[in-house]
Amino acid sequence: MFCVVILIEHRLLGNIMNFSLLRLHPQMLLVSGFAIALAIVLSFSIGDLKHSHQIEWLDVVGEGGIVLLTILWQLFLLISRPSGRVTTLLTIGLCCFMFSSLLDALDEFIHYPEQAWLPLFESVPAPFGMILMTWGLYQWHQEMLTLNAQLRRREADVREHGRVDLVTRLYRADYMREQINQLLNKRNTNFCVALVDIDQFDAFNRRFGHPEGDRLLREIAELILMNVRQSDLVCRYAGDRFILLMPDLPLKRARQQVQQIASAVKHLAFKTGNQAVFHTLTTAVAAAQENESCASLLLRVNQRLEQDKQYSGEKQRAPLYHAGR
Ligand SMILES: Nc1nc2c(ncn2[C@@H]2O[C@H](COP(=O)(O)OP(=O)(O)OP(=O)(O)O)[C@@H](O)[C@H]2O)c(=O)[nH]1
Repeated sequence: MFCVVILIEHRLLGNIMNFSLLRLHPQMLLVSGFAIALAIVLSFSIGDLKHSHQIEWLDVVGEGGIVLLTILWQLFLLISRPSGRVTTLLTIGLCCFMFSSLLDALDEFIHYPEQAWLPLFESVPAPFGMILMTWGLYQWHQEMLTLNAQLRRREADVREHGRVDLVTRLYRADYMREQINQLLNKRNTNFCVALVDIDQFDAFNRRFGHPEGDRLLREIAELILMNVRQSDLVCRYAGDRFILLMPDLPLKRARQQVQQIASAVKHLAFKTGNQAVFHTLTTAVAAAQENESCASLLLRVNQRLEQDKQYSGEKQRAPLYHAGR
């Protein structure tokens, strides 16, 4: 029956606390055990046991309770923290405090001779331990400040990743809008915006499947990035449409750059299964104008793209399939 109770308790405590971390602190456990053993050996070797009627049981409960709680604190500390300076300072501080408290509790049972130096041990380690613990807690506070700063930085990274399209690894359209707005707010209209749309992407998707469509989007995104300047920004606008921001580039040069991208994509033999598929792009470029909003600039370039799509016939834009590698 007793064994069953111990087993249940062990299971319950095991679920609440992870005692496996104790294995990480063999030296600290040794120090703690040594402090307990030293206090017991010193007390019993110097003094004599009191008679039961001399024992103040209220003091035993109070002082014994402090010892047990100090041991519990050490246990919590060691199962919660990795080894290191903070853990060492706090454990040794607690050990000193516990050593004094244990001597204090034991003298309820043991009578010391008048000239014994043991009471000195009772009073000195406790304040020394408190100083060590205070220093340890200050170091812990510093450690928490550093950890919090790192967590905040990581959180900012995660938030930033939320703005990146998972298929192409390009920023999404809202990031582009932000960048355009920033330029327009600074009254800087010395930039061009271009839209690049893959022709007949829906047909490609239906024929080769969504995963292959994703792969094509990634390849084209990389090709676009390879054909722009360092200062240009490329984002995924929507579906099979990309958007480019080209600062400090006149309209004519921006058009040439977008033409180069279209030409690079046209010559890309995208291998899927046994076939090489060639794609074309429909593109539109617009230069920002004075007092224009981001929305109206994007509307203008979108309208130009739609006009181009209607102008070029379906046959001309259909993907070309070449059998064999
Ligand atoms: N594989 C894949 N397909 C996508 C993704 N986002 C959108 N699409 C598909 O892209 C296709 C876009 O279709 P449309 O807008 O008709 O474009 P299109 O077929 O190129 O037609 P045109 O632009 O007129 O030539 C749809 O089939 C969408 O399902 C994506 O992340 N991955």
